[in-house]
Amino acid sequence: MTERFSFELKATDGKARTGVINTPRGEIRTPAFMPVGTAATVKAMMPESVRATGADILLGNTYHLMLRPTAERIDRLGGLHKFMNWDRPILTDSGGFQVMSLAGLRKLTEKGVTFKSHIDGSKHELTPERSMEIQKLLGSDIVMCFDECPALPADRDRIAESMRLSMRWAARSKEAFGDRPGHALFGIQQGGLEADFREESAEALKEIGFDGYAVGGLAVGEGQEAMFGCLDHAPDHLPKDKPRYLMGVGKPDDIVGAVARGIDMMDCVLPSRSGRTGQVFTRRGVVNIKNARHADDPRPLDEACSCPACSNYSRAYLHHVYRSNEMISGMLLTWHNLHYFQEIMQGMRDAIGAGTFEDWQAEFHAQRAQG
Ligand SMILES: CNc1nc2cc3c(cc2[nH]1)N=C(N)NC3
Repeated sequence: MTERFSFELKATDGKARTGVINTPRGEIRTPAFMPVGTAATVKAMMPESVRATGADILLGNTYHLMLRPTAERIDRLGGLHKFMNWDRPILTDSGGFQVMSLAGLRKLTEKGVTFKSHIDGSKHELTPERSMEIQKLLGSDIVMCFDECPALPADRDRIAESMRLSMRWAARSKEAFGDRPGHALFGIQQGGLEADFREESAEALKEIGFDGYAVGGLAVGEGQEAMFGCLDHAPDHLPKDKPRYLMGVGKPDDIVGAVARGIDMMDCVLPSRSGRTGQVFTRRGVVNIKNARHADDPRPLDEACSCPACSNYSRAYLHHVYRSNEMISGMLLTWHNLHYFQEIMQGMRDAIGAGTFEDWQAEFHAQRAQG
């Protein structure tokens, strides 16, 4: 059991990397996909099922948990790991993005942001110091800096101003985080799609010094081409010996393209949210189970998949329980999607390790083209 947080690069293939992040609560194989457990649960999944899909780490949210049930209550009950019965690593987002995307009546100052809860309208404040305090009370293993996420579209001046505020908040986050062996603090690179601002942000974060570096401000509607264009240069300015985490990504082909550009960690609600809306990801593309053409289909979703949904149920059954709005529908489709996303990650880890990532990518895209 390691007391420290460390990142070991095992192999690279082009810009792609594979390695292991060692933490006191277990290792994280990279490239890694983190299922999202926003309100202390990966929706429709038991924690042991999340682990069975191959996940080494999951994500929690400061914003949601501070509002309900509050970080103080979770701390009194033994911390987030005990509370949600997940004893492996947890990364918590810092709240900045969720305040921008969910809260009402936001007021932004140099100090931080005040806002009204989207749940009950109560007033709250988040600052770098309060976000660090909340993430410490939760007991998360990887803490994210408190950053400002600009509403888009935004002009260059607004993007620069927001990025520079986030860099000042990153320094305050580091100061407030203190020295916590076995826990990690990740900085978040900002700068929109502007190459010069991305480089300025990376330099500022390296000056402060973090255990890992996130690429923030993407997957906010810019589209895959613009995101990849930014990823063609943004990670290059980040330290090679630290994990790089792309926040909020994404669809399977987004994930593959991000790993090919040097990203080590990602998170996205897509596989779990889609599992609840009948959207199923397979190696041949997306299947919408609600479509009537599945009503009599005895085949599994994906013949090559070993998940419980594909091993034990027909498309006809999954179509039926989805149409009947039965709980087992969300459970089985979420399990399948998370299993498939982890299968993609394992495939990439193996291919990068073997130096065959180019061929693996070609096969990945060819299978989807067949449909
Ligand atoms: C779904 N897209 C997405 N882009 C993000 C970008 C950020 C984030 C979360 C995101 N999710 N959290 C932050 N603290 N900062 C940047």
